[in-house]
Amino acid sequence: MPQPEPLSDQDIAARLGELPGWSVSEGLLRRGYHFAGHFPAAAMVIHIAQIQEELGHHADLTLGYNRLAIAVNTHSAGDRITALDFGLAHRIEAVAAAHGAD
Ligand SMILES: C[C@H](O)[C@H](O)[C@H]1CNC2=NC(N)=NC(=O)C2=N1
Repeated sequence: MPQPEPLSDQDIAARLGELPGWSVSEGLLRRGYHFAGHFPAAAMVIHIAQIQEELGHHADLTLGYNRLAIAVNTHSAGDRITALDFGLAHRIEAVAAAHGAD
């Protein structure tokens, strides 16, 4: 597996344009989702865990009552943001609506 390269600020900005709702702060690619209740939020955590195991790439997931916060960067790239982080973000975004997340 080739080492992922940290992305430039310009590349990050361009990639964020393809991911409405996602942002970068404190060196992490972030997204917050709101759900109708606790169980739908918890169910999405399980689905994201499945995706992350498939990709071999894992975000920090913070589950609240009806909210889920996602924060990710690439540890093997010195905790910098890489294409692997955006790849995970796109996979998560692709299933969010089906989970009733907004
Ligand atoms: C062996 C395993 O695939 C690696 O340690 C993976 C696990 N998940 C990971 N997740 C993140 N965010 N960054 C990594 O560098 C990383 N490395």
